[in-house]
Order: sequence, then C-alpha cells, then structure tokens
Amino acid sequence: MTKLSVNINKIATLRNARGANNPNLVQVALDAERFGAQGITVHPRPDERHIKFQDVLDLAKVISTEFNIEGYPDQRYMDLVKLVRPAQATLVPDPPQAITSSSGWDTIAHQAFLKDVVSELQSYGVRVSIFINPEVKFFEPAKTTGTDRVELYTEPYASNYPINREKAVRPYVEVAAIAKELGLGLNAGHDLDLHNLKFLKQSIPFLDEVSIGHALICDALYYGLENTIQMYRRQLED
Ligand SMILES: CC(=O)[C@@H](O)[C@H](O)COP(=O)(O)O
Ligand SMILES: NCC(=O)COP(=O)(O)O
Repeated sequence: MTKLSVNINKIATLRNARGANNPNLVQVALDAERFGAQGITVHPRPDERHIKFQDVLDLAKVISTEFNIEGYPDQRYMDLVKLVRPAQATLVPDPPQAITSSSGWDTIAHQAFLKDVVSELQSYGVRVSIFINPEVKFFEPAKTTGTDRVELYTEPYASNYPINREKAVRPYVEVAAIAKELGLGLNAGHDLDLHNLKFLKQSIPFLDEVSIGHALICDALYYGLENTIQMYRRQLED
C-alpha cells in the first residue's frame, strides 16, 4: 500500500495572508485525516512564511495518522523534532531562502553530516527519510547514513511527464529498484498531481508513501477537500 500524506503548507500560506486563524490549520489537518489522508506533512521554513514552528507543536497534539516534518536539519529543526517526536522526519537540503525544494541531498558530499543527524533523530524514535534526486550514485551513500527511507524528488518526473511519461519515469524506476535492493523504504514527492500520480504508482508499485501539497490544495478549490483526497487515494490503489 502506498500511503497518501497531505502536505498542508499551502493552508498555512492562505491563513497567513490575513494574519488571523482562517483557515484553521489544525482543523484542516483533522478534516484531512477524516477525509482519508494517511499522514500529514508540514515543512516549517526558517522564515515561517507558511508553517510556523508553533503550528507544528499544535498539530502534534492532535494528529492521529503519521506526522511527517520536513526541513533542513539546523539546530531549530533538530530541537523541534526532539520535542515533537513525529512518525517521520524528512531531511531536505534547502537553503533558508529557497522558494521551494529544488533538489535532493548530495549524499556523497554530506554523508558524515547526514549520518550524525540520522542517528540523532533515530535516537528519539523517529523514522528518517532523506530527500534525494533519482541518480544512482546517491543511493549507496544514502544507505550508509543509516536512513530508514529516501524520498524521491519528483519535480523532474512531473515536468517531463507531459512530454514523454515513459522516459520521465525511467530514472525513478531504476533507482527505486536499487533502494529496494538496499533495504531502504521509499517515499516520493514534489509536484505530484492527479495527472502524473497514477503512472508513478503503476511504475513503482512498492512506494511506501507520497506527500502531496500544492496540487492537491489547488484541486480542492474545485472539487472540495474531501473529494480531492479521495481522488488522490484512488490513484494510489494497488
Ligand atoms: C520537500 C519537498 O518537496 C517540498 O515539497 C516541500 O515540502 C514543499 O515546500 P513548499 O510548500 O514550501 O513549496
Ligand atoms: N515532500 C513533498 C511534499 O510534501 C509536497 O510537495 P508539493 O506537492 O507541494 O510539491
């Protein structure tokens, strides 16, 4: 089964536009779970432009599915994960001003750093996933860090999908087989949507989890949040 974790960053973006509490992020997370989300993902960024660090504390008290906190492992992130102990911490190499995530880790250059971070987070009982590009050379070094899972950065898949979907998915199928062989769990995310999700799932049926935010929240404007979550869940059926 491939779990759907709903990324609610964009709900916080909307809320922050007016500075009050509408939409209520915690309520949206609870509703998303009720509508079928199997996890909730947030990515608190250093400038708190969408998810605030306080949001993470508030969400942690109520989420009953898998809580996934993405972020660059600076001291503030590490302290937050230590405090909250989510189901999963996803390590992303974004610089502080990044508009959005645009690459996975260079697991060769940052192997020693990642190894320390992974073992510290695991000592808190948290499953760790490393955001990674679909390049073969990064997988053995990722395994060496001790990470439980990797998350495939799917923006290149999503942007190439309309041109040639077989070609777009090929590098992902190749590295997914390597991850499986190495005993790494496998997540995927970034720019996945109702057009490209099903083919990714069909091509890599053993994906453990996808985290989807931007497109899903955009679709919810037209279809409603409950319908939308159900539509995404259907794309992931085995
Ligand atoms: C790790 C990743 O792929 C990101 O998708 C991220 O969580 C999206 O962040 P923004 O919502 O800030 O663009
Ligand atoms: N890890 C990817 C994620 O959480 C959501 O990415 P996107 O769907 O907002 O591009």
